Amino acid sequence: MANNSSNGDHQTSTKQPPLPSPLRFSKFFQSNMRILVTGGAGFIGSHLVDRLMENEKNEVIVADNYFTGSKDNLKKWIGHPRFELIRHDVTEPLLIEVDQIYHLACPASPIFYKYNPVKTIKTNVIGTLNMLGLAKRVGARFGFLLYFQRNLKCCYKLFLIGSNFFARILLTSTSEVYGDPLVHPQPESYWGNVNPIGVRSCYDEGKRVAETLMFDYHRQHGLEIRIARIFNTYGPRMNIDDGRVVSNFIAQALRGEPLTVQSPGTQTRSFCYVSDMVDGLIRLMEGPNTGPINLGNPGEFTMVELAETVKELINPKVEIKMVENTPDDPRQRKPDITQAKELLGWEPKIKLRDGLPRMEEDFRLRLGVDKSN
Ligand SMILES: O=C(O)[C@H]1O[C@H](OP(=O)(O)OP(=O)(O)OC[C@H]2O[C@@H](n3ccc(=O)[nH]c3=O)[C@H](O)[C@@H]2O)[C@H](O)[C@@H](O)[C@@H]1O
Repeated sequence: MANNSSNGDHQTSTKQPPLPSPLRFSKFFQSNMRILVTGGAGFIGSHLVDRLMENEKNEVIVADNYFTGSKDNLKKWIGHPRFELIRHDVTEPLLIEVDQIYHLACPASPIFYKYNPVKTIKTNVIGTLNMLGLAKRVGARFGFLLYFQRNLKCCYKLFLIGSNFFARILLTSTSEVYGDPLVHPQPESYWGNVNPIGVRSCYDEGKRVAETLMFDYHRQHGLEIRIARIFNTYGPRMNIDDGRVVSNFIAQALRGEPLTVQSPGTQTRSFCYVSDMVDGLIRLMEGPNTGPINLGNPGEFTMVELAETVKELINPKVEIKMVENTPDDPRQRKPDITQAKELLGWEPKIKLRDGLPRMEEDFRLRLGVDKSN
């Protein structure tokens, strides 16, 4: 919990024991940070949990419905005294006490989010509303408790302090809010080119509403919000059958199957390694900026170039096969990360050619394909 120490106007009375100062409250919460990660059993979520657990002052609670996430991703933390795992679907309210919320829960692979589009949009809209409600309730409850502990005069003052103790909430939004972008690269100021009735709308329009809800709670209730717009991320622990392009190509190359480039193959994406992404998310959460801020690697590749790189690095014997594409596939995508550089001091460190072999190693282990094959 940050930025609270300057909000109080606390004074002590000689007739009663000194009240805790806002600074001490702030220190208390900083040294016992309880962090909720929704979708924490998923690909990015579980890497985020690993990083948060490295800090001994963090207690981490994961809420996940395991639709695309897996307990396997968190197995090293199960049973740890600072870690808790809850099977929970964010479309239902969650009543727990937390200081920060990283709200990641939502299937991100097109084949998974299109599988049950009504559920996807509910996850984005109702799920985000529930998490915003949770972030807001934490502050209200804190003020209420203080009311019963102190006399009226002091309570009134503390109530004002307490009401600032909302949980800070970070939404992982997406580059998909730019739709099929007509501006290239995409800065945060671009409003996008989104089909509101297409097969991808459950996800991209869902995330757009989620961003709106975040800002409405911020403006109307003063909630501390953070919004990251995540561009295509890859790395170990992606589901092997995830359906996204990097995991598909690596699994295909290891199995000796053709790499399926969806036509025309000239469409572009910019791929960010997962450790860079997690670093950006934590910097955004800990810093003073609400965002939205693009997080992604500006290195841009056509899908044919990606296939050729995977072929060269992993299995030069496989062929590259052109297959049919799906509707509304964005033709180009590349983040403008000027804001992330200036406001967060963040930029990705890992190039595609260095990240792919790390992911290959993980896929080899899980697929049982050793290096000699
Ligand atoms: O990976 C991500 O982070 C992003 O993945 C998806 O966005 P998309 O860019 O469509 O992801 P992919 O399914 O990996 O597709 C990327 C491109 O690869 C192509 N593709 C996909 C799969 C395949 O086997 N072959 C292939 O050429 C697709 O046609 C598309 O042009 C999600 O919608 C985003 O929210 C998410 O942030």
